[in-house]
Amino acid sequence: MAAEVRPRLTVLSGPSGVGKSTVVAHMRKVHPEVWLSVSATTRKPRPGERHGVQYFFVSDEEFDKLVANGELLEWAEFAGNRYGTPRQAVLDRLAAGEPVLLEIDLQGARQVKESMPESRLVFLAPPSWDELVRRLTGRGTESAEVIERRLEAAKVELAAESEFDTTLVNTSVEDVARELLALMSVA
Ligand SMILES: Nc1nc2c(ncn2[C@@H]2O[C@H](COP(=O)(O)OP(=O)(O)O)[C@@H](O)[C@H]2O)c(=O)[nH]1
Ligand SMILES: Nc1ncnc2c1ncn2[C@@H]1O[C@H](COP(=O)(O)OP(=O)(O)O)[C@@H](O)[C@H]1O
Repeated sequence: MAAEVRPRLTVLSGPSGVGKSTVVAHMRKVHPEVWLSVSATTRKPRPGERHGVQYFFVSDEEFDKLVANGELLEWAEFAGNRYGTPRQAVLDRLAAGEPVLLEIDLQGARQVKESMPESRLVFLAPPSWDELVRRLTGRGTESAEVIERRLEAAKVELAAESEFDTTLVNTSVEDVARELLALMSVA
């Protein structure tokens, strides 16, 4: 039997504030055909975020239903909110032979590796801890308390870097976006 050739699922993870969204946005500006899964979350939208674009913003009850109905490929609680990847859209893209990108946290990355071992896990690392703090604080979207929680989570995530297949250091958004596209065989 011929080996099955399945398109790769790429997972991008890294601490809050490292620049995941910025890198993905740049990548999609250059290659709009790259498909990024839109997650469901119980977090409240930040100014400028829109339902169905950055996230599907749902209530706790709606999230419970998604979990109960098996509609999420993976999900996790992160800094007091829940986040999950809608399963069907991902499976549809993979079945169509299109590359798929998930931007999810460490716990989600581990679940995906478990259920889809052929997926590639990419860790986005900051140039330094101080730079991570500067970026997260400088973004200005979270309260001091929320920043503190995210920095606690960041320590755990940075300690798990070796679980990933590849590490990219986010010094230059353009360079990282190019490297990520190459890993996904898009460019
Ligand atoms: N497990 C999991 N994590 C997710 C999902 N969507 C987003 N995340 C992660 O949740 C964390 C918080 O995301 P967000 O509140 O948007 O903050 P930001 O990453 O600082 O912009 C980040 O690590 C995201 O990668 C998802 O569907 N599943
Ligand atoms: N390579 C970079 N150099 C300098 N600042 C960056 C870089 N990448 C992202 N940033 C800035 O860092 C902050 C956090 O980036 P963001 O994409 O929101 O992170 P994440 O999605 O990982 O939480 C933003 O203000 C963004 O403009």
